[in-house]
Amino acid sequence: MQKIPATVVTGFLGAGKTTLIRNLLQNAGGRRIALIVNEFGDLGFDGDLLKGCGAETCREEDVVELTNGCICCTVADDFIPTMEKLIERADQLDHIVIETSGLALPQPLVAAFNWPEVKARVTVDGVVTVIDAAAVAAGRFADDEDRLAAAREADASLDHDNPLEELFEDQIRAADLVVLNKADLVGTDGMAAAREAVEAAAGGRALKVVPSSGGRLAAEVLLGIGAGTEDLIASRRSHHEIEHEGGVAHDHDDFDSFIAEAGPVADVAAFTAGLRDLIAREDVLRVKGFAAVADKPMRLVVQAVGARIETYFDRAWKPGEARETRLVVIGLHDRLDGAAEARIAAWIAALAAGERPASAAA
Ligand SMILES: Nc1nc2c(ncn2[C@@H]2O[C@H](COP(=O)(O)OP(=O)(O)OP(=O)(O)O)[C@@H](O)[C@H]2O)c(=O)[nH]1
Repeated sequence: MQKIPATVVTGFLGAGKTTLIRNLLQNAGGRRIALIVNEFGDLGFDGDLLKGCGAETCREEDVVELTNGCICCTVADDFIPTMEKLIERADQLDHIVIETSGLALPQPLVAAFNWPEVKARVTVDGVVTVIDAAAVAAGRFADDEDRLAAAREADASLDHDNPLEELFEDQIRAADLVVLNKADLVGTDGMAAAREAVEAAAGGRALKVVPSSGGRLAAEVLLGIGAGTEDLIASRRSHHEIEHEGGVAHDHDDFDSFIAEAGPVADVAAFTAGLRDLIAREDVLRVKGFAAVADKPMRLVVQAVGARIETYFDRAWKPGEARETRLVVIGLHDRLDGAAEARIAAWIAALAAGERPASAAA
């Protein structure tokens, strides 16, 4: 019996996974695609954006959202049962696409395709890792070696455990195809630097690397790789698997998230400028969500990847829909403690109201 091909789309926070999948769904070439969306920070934001993509392949029933944690940790509870339901619809499907959260380790997820109830009916056509070429070219994922050496001088016990760098490497190690996205934001040198960083992270394994802007790649590039990655993933181990030969379950204690709520945004430009300052000052990794704007009937999408912010109106608020501002804030655990969360939440609420909070961050 023909197995259903499944493509795992992974990549760090804000690299452009949802954008790439949205583009794929809108140019699916008649393929019947079922989508599983998992995100960190359970706002259901990505799924909402994809359901609204307008193409007939973005029907509500074709999008399954897993929002009770990272898919690589909730494999048994969430992922396997979801796959079993999709397998029941095998005759109505040509492809399954899985968008992992930006903090997911692809290895455990791909290994789950070896579960008997899945392996018999589904194969991993390919793992596509989306990279923010601008962030990589700017050195966002690599420690500044000099700074690190100096820090080590000062504190020999420094545990060089850079979660961003490890996750970046793990997501590349799992890849069959790497998409160097946001090519529009980097020049030739930046793209060369990003490609070099990807090749270094790949640890010598030859990788197919393609550039893109806005995730605009033909479906034929992303689908039909035919890798059978579930049979290869054991040789693409993550840092965690190597460090914990005993198979200690990994967790995401390096990152945290919370949802900031606010009233209607009084002035979008001022709100965006204040949010940019806040993100830089508090070293927030990602902010995304929807906002209400005073006296506007449309919903405002707020997308921040580091301090790069984009806002746009995507659709009218539905009758009876609560017009609220809810943004998921994601950062490193040691930066996003309780006091920081309270500070950031207060700032976002004040910025929405058009005020500048009295107390600056500590
Ligand atoms: N300039 C530029 N912006 C992009 C590109 N691709 C995505 N973006 C923007 O980057 C932001 C994040 O894009 P998403 O597609 O939501 O990224 P994601 O990887 O799904 O994010 P998470 O699910 O939070 O990990 C959005 O503001 C996008 O519009 C690109 O190629 N160029």
